[in-house]
Amino acid sequence: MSEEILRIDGLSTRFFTAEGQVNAVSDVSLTIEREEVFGIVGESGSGKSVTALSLMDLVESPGEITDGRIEYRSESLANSLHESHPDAVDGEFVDLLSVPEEVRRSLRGSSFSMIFQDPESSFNPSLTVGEQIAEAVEVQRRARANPRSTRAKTSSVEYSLSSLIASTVLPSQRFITESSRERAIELLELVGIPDPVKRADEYPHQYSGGMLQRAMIAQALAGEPDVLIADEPTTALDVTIQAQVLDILADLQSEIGMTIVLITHNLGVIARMCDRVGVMYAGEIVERGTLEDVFEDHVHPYTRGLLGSVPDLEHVGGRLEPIGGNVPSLLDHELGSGCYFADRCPKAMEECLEKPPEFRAEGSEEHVAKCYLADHSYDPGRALADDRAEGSSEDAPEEVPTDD
Ligand SMILES: Nc1ncnc2c1ncn2[C@@H]1O[C@H](COP(=O)(O)OP(=O)(O)OP(=O)(O)O)[C@@H](O)[C@H]1O
Ligand code: NI
Repeated sequence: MSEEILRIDGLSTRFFTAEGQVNAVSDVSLTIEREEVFGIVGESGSGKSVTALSLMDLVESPGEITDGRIEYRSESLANSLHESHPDAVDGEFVDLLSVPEEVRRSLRGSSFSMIFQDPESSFNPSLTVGEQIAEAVEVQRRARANPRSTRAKTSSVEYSLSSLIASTVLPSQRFITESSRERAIELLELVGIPDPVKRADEYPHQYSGGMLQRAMIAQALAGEPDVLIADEPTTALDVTIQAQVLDILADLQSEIGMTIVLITHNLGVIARMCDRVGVMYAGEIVERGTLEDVFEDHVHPYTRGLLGSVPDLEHVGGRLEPIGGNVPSLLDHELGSGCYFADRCPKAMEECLEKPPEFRAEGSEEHVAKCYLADHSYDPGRALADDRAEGSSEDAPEEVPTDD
């Protein structure tokens, strides 16, 4: 029986830049189930990383989450907030966007953890890897208000605001205890670092790229997070090492029941690792469903374009086929009011000048697509003329014929 751990509803994140408002993430809705691997795939610039950063509450100025709910299932958190923030609590779920920032911050590391493409950025070059992982263990141990509980999220701990604030103060080395050091060594072993006792005393520059990537995973696991968000975790690695790092993630998923949100532009990685997948384009999830839905029963021409010549799930190569045309500018004043893919779409019809809602699609119950083709089949008689994309973005869709 699967259980939802995250419900994301109508999430929008914008950057307010000198050039204008960048709609990096627009109205994203999806659910993540406990112990699944949920994949997010899309071309460069489609909003995958900003979605991940939004979930972690790591969007920085001039960026801002402008809309939506991010509901996280945690009975203890819900209990501790239902009096002070009744609007944020819905049963066992807490809307992280309606609680004080200190609460969100306290969840970082202990409930949500993130690993990045570039492990160097996660380590301080002047401290040993072991020290830094031990620090992460220590921070998370301190963050737990009740010292008797090893996993705050599974007990009904009261989250006191002062302890949350205290826990976000950076630790200094002198707080590292023998037990957190031992835990760091265990974590290094868990991610397959040979001779972890010795390697714990080495500095980041003494690690190879693949080893440092593993160490970053170990660091992310220090707080026993419920959800691990992995943003292109293997892109910078060579192919054999990539496979090893993916194996480690897959083992963690099956052995400790980790929930993983895996961001990649590699369809082979998606096919190998994920249970369900969301396809992103221009800041939106344009199609989502199980692996089979997306690989074999896709309806969105963008998904088809990404899959390129891939015949089926068994023959997924590593590479995305380039799709003709360019990712649109995400500047609000340049985005048209129709389907953002229409000017690259081989099956664009007149109705596509108006933004498609999310339609249910054939396949599993969860299969949805923001595309009229999920609702009715292609009619060449309504094909958009080929010169439609000329110029930049005239707001033309006013006289869309609505034929219902
Ligand atoms: N700090 C920022 N300021 C302005 N715009 C930003 C900022 N960060 C991201 N964006 C914009 O948000 C959009 C989505 O970017 P994002 O990094 O999420 O894409 P992505 O799908 O992760 O791409 P990639 O595969 O290249 O990592 C892009 O148009 C990007 O230019
Ligand atoms: Ni990215």
